[in-house]
Amino acid sequence: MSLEKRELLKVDGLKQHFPIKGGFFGRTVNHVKAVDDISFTVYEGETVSIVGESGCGKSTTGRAILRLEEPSDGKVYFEGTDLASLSKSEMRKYRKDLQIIFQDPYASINPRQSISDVLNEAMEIQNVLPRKERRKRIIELLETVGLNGSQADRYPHEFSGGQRQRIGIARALSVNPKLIICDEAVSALDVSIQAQVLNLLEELQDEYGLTYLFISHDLGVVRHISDRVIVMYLGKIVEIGDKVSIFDSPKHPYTKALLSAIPVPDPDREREHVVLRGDVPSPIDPPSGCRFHTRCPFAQEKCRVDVPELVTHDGMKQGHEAACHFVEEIESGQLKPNYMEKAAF
Ligand SMILES: Nc1ncnc2c1ncn2[C@@H]1O[C@H](COP(=O)(O)OP(=O)(O)OP(=O)(O)O)[C@@H](O)[C@H]1O
Repeated sequence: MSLEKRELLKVDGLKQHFPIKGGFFGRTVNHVKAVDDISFTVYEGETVSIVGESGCGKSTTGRAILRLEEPSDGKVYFEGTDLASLSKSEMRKYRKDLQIIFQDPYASINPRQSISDVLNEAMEIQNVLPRKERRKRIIELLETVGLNGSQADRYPHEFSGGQRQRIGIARALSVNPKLIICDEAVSALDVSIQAQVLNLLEELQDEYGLTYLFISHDLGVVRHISDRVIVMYLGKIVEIGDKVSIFDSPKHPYTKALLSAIPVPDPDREREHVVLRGDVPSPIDPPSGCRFHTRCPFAQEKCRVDVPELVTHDGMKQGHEAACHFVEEIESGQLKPNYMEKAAF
């Protein structure tokens, strides 16, 4: 990454509340607060990952950024332009810059189209290259993602899972995007294939200056690919920072708990072990104050009442922020985890 960081994507106060209909008249009786007022910036050329347990709002964030679902509130700026203010036709221009790769590329590829048709269609929709030049580009793209150009006329079912993910990547690349949202893009693949696809994504990033927003529940994958990491819990960001800060000195008890579940790469280093207990509460009626307080072994009365802000506490590096009232007290050992009391919550 260059020293001069350029903001590519800026998410400001994003909310996605899904209405729940009920009763005889099908009125809105409540909302699923899937994403609840989150803000972050992604700089050009970097990989920012969003991690958190299932249901914390990772995919909804990705979809809201792309306006695959209209956000309930907040702004999404891409290169300074508020995407929500664009008309459908203006937004089409930006669709080219913002691409998404899904977990299951098979589900997003028409099984009756050859790979060549899939890539041609993507380019045609975005007006990329005159028709007669596209075939050559398709062959090039397949070679770029490590497939054989001679396979262009084959159908999706003729490829393995890893190869299909490469086709998904080729399709995203075919329109020359600036930002690719990778939504659990390697989660369905075997570990060795995962590594190959991650390496490919890194090579492509270097070659084309791509920026990735990488959505994953897999901390091993996130440690491999990220420059910076966003940790989400129940629709909120609880911690954000560069990869080293998040993995080597996590500050939020939730991040510590998530990391406790994965092995420490260096056995000489100790990491505080925070046990994650109980189930994630419902995003329909999330806990008051700090949303994590019902599962947090450090929770105090203040945590049940006051919503903590995402801030850089004493001793944290610039750009590393945690939304916890008691970072200093936990770090100094003044506040001990109380698993016994936790059980009585
Ligand atoms: N269209 C929808 N209507 C109602 N609720 C939704 C909708 N889409 C998502 N949700 C809910 O919003 C919450 C966040 O879902 P989301 O898929 O963003 O989570 P996630 O962190 O990506 O988890 P996963 O990895 O399991 O997909 C969940 O409680 C989910 O059930």
